[in-house]
Amino acid sequence: MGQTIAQKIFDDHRIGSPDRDVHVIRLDAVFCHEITTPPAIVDLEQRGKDRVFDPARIKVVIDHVSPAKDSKTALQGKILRAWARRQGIVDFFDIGANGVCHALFPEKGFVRPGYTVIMGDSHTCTHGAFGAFAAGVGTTDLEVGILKGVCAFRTPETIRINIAGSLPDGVFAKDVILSVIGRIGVNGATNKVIEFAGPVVAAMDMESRMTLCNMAIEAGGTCGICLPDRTTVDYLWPFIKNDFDTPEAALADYARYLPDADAVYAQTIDHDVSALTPMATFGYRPDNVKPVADLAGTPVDQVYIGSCTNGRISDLRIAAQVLSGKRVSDAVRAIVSPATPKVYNQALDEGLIKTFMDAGFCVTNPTCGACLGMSNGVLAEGETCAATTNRNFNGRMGKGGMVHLMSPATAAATAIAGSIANSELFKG
Ligand SMILES: CC(C)[C@H](C(=O)O)[C@@H](O)C(=O)O
Ligand code: SF4
Repeated sequence: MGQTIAQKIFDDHRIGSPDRDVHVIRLDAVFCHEITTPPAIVDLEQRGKDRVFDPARIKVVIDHVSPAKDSKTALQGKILRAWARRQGIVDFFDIGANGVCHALFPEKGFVRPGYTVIMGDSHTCTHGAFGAFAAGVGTTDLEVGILKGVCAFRTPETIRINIAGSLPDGVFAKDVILSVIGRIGVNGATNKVIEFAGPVVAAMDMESRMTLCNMAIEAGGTCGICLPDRTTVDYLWPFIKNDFDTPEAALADYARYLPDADAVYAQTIDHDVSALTPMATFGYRPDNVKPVADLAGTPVDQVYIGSCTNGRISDLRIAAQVLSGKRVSDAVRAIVSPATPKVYNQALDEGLIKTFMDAGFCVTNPTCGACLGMSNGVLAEGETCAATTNRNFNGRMGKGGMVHLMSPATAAATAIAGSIANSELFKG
């Protein structure tokens, strides 16, 4: 029987199956940040198990609230920092070198096709863009992962979503994933892997694929996975060039993870995007999605561009293109957080930061901060934010606040208009 990509990765990593439906797999990497890892560290310490399975396979960042905003977040950083030093973890990213985990780790080449990765973070699914199985886990699984380098998962039933047609001008990966979630719902992929395939995904760059996979969890998915191809290999080449003679050789090797033509899927969905227009959410669920045109004129108090969904260089480029020579409306305040130091530097070099500042944006250091309503842009009760993030739950960016999710182009256009707006740049 043919296999999906997730089944092939599981076969490659399985070290045991306590029952037919549970698979214990070997982990290629365990990622850690300062919100969810400290409780695991403290618990392991208390149980006399202050060890790690392999310091080279553990990657650590302080990103959620950085620099620390109060004593509690400072303590979280302190525990993580001390642990990374004590365990000899070399890939530890602190102030000055830190960025949003799901943007920083791919940049460092930490994820490869066929890898298995866990992290105590729901958007770990982002890394599936590289043809990896990457899943968010709770504290207990994280502890086992840190200690033994293994994790147990149920059989990865897979939904195949073929993104068909071609993307119209001014419509981006964010609009695609919002339209998918709007179609299948917040439980549409619960406990399943989503395989994103089809010509539109094949034509996407890695950053767009990360945006796509990032929001798999908002449809309940364990992981989103794109098929490794030449685009994947080219992105990773600086990191894998010692492992392969040529990019073609890497491609041939990674091809062993490609799904079989007769792979068995729980569901197959053909999602044609040829007529798609920019999308945004309303209300408090990521599947409350409408065309931006239908929400046009909805007032917002704040615009936020950043996060693991859309804080990468391509996102900043498109937002700056929309903002070029324009000013943010007096009705809103606007904030941009480049997702990593590399993105920040590139944005500086390319003059994007100047464009943002000339338009009236506040530019913050790389951090999650505003995205989860912890720092650098928390909403007041009753306020709304147009954001390029991935979650619009009630109070997500601040108690009593509301979030409209959208692409960077739409967020920039909204900043200029002071209310939800489509970008003029792509009209006609
Ligand atoms: C802090 C962390 C546990 C959380 C997550 O798992 O997603 C955060 O990253 C978020 O986006 O809300
Ligand atoms: S940017 Fe937002 S969604 Fe992404 S990891 Fe940080 S808090 Fe979570």
